[in-house]
Amino acid sequence: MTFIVRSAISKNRTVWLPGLSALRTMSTPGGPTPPFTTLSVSQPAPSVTHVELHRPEKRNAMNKAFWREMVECFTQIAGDPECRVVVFSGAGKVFTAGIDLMDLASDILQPTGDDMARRSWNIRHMIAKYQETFTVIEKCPKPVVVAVQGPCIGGGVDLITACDIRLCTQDAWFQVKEVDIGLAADVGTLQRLPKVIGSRSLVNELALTARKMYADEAKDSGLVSRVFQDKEAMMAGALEMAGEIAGRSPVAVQGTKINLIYSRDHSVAEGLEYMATWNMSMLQTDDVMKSATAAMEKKSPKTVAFSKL
Ligand SMILES: CC/C=C\C=C\CC(=O)SCCNC(=O)CCNC(=O)[C@H](O)C(C)(C)COP(=O)(O)OP(=O)(O)OC[C@H]1O[C@@H](n2cnc3c(N)ncnc32)[C@H](O)[C@@H]1OP(=O)(O)O
Repeated sequence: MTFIVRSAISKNRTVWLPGLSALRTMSTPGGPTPPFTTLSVSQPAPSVTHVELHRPEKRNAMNKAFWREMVECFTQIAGDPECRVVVFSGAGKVFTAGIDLMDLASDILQPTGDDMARRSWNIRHMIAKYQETFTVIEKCPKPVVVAVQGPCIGGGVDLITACDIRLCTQDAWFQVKEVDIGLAADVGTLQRLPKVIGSRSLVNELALTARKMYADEAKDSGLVSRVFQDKEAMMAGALEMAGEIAGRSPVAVQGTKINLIYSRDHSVAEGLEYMATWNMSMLQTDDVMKSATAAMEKKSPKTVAFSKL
């Protein structure tokens, strides 16, 4: 990860500068960051990693390379002590057009195998690999703030529901498009969206009719927590939020993400037991005393120097 961010820094000169200069780095004009061909990775602020889906000419459609590169990128971020929080966004005016329909036709719908059992076996394996592309976001202990502008279609909804905080612009819309192309969504939306949105009826309606949901309804339903006037304001807001997270104890922040996800998928009793076991070691961190001392001195936790994690 360090290698990737450094190459982004040398390529786009994205060193930390306060104010407007920092925000400019959020648009990564240089295109994808090698070795990636669909992702641009940079460090717009200390401990903040920006991952941008970068195929604007194809409306950020998710091609074969994207599905693979996401796993590589987020596996590296998970183990990168320089990163405490991730901002994920899409280049251009469309967050994502979902799966690359050319790949769907030429690859996914042409399974290999000598008979039905073997073809089915291979399809199952392929779907599991596609699912991993978004599950890595959830497995990554660093919180992921996703910023959505314009259309967020199909696989885009799978992606954002695996993120921790969702922001969007006033012109954003969301579409669980899969039934329109003849398939049941299979890489996360049907599993995660009901846990994000309170209304089961609304989830069912969106998934069964493929109707578009616009920003205001997304906010009212709880899919996003904030709506911004335009992309520039949203990216500034995302960076500010990321700075708030990055300024706090990484032991506390990452423990919070892991326990929130665990508790989402378990009973309250199981979640409490997991939490007690988690904190029996994590409470022994120096970060508690450092943070408590700052609080007593009426200082922000952002003034504390926490060790890397
Ligand atoms: C195992 C299965 C795993 C996952 C399954 C996921 C399912 C899905 O994701 S379903 C969703 C599929 N997506 C769509 O149906 C969206 C199709 N695209 C559009 O509706 C529009 O492009 C748009 C996103 C609304 C944007 O419109 P506009 O700004 O007018 O751009 P266009 O002129 O339409 O497109 C520009 C350029 O991009 C190419 N493109 C757009 N979407 C896709 C796509 N999904 N796949 C491949 N390519 C796409 C389009 O062909 C144009 O390319 P040119 O080369 O310039 O012609």
